[in-house]
Amino acid sequence: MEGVIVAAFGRHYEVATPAGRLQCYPRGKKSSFACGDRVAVVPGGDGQGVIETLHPRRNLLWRSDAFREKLIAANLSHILIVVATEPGFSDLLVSRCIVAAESQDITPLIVLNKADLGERLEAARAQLAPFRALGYEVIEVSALNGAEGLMKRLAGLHAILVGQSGMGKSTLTNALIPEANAATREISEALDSGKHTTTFARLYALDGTAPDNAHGWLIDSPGLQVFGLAHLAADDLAESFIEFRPLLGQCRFRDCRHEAEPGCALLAALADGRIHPRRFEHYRTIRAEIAEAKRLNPGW
Ligand SMILES: Nc1nc2c(ncn2[C@@H]2O[C@H](COP(=O)(O)OP(=O)(O)OP(=O)(O)O)[C@@H](O)[C@H]2O)c(=O)[nH]1
Ligand SMILES: [Zn+2]
Repeated sequence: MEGVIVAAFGRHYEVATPAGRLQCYPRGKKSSFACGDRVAVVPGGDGQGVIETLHPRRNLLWRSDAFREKLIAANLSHILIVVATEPGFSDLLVSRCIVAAESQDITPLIVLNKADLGERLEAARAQLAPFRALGYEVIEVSALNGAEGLMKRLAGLHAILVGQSGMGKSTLTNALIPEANAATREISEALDSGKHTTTFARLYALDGTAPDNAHGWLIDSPGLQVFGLAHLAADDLAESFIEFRPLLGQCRFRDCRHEAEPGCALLAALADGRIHPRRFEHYRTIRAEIAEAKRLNPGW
């Protein structure tokens, strides 16, 4: 029976199938799946099942530091990067999410929430201007007033919501998916936390049908304060900055590190404004982190 993984709980998985939801275990010992994975399962009665086959993935979003890696979601078309007019957001985290997306052929969409807070709107727009200039779509919403415009934009997409804590990701999820509201409330009540917190990723069908690949779906993920990219190779990192792409291979030295080398095409582009200084800073920061992770764990 074919299905889609809608939640991953470490050892077991919830799979949406034409026959309903099944709690499934992998056949082998060491296998890991992610929300959005398409699988073949064998139902075993009692609402349980065994995952027999993982169908080929279109892509896989994951994060890593020097010692751990974590699968986040598979088979995505878009990543919705949620930022807000307030509190302040990290544009470095936006670049990180874009790198993760570009390196896996996933389209980033930046969602600027709390657009109703008018006095902060211009500053947030200015902070996003370098991304907009690169052609990344920025959608302004107010989750408090519903999110109809965004809902229309999401039709048919296979997307994941990511963002820092406080950006209004939960409010946005609840506006987009009423079903998610109930789910977070149940969890909050069970944990007696009294707070809506997303603790694991969950996939929701966007049109109220069962999740499958023919229709749109949205994955709500826990806040990503850190989005480690230790698994990326240095070349993949540079390729994931789309404004660098036409320049790569144009430096005088083939092994140019784009630090201070003469004839560096990236530094020339930085000097004459074709590369935004913030973006180059983000590139340097992420590259240093990757180098540090590889130093701590040469196995990477
Ligand atoms: N003015 C305004 N406030 C909003 C909007 N969306 C969310 N908020 C408020 O922002 C605060 C944070 O919202 P949450 O949805 O809890 O934020 P979150 O990003 O899910 O944060 P975590 O649960 O910590 O991950 C809450 O007080 C919301 O009421 C909006 O569109 N406009
Ligand atoms: Zn160079």
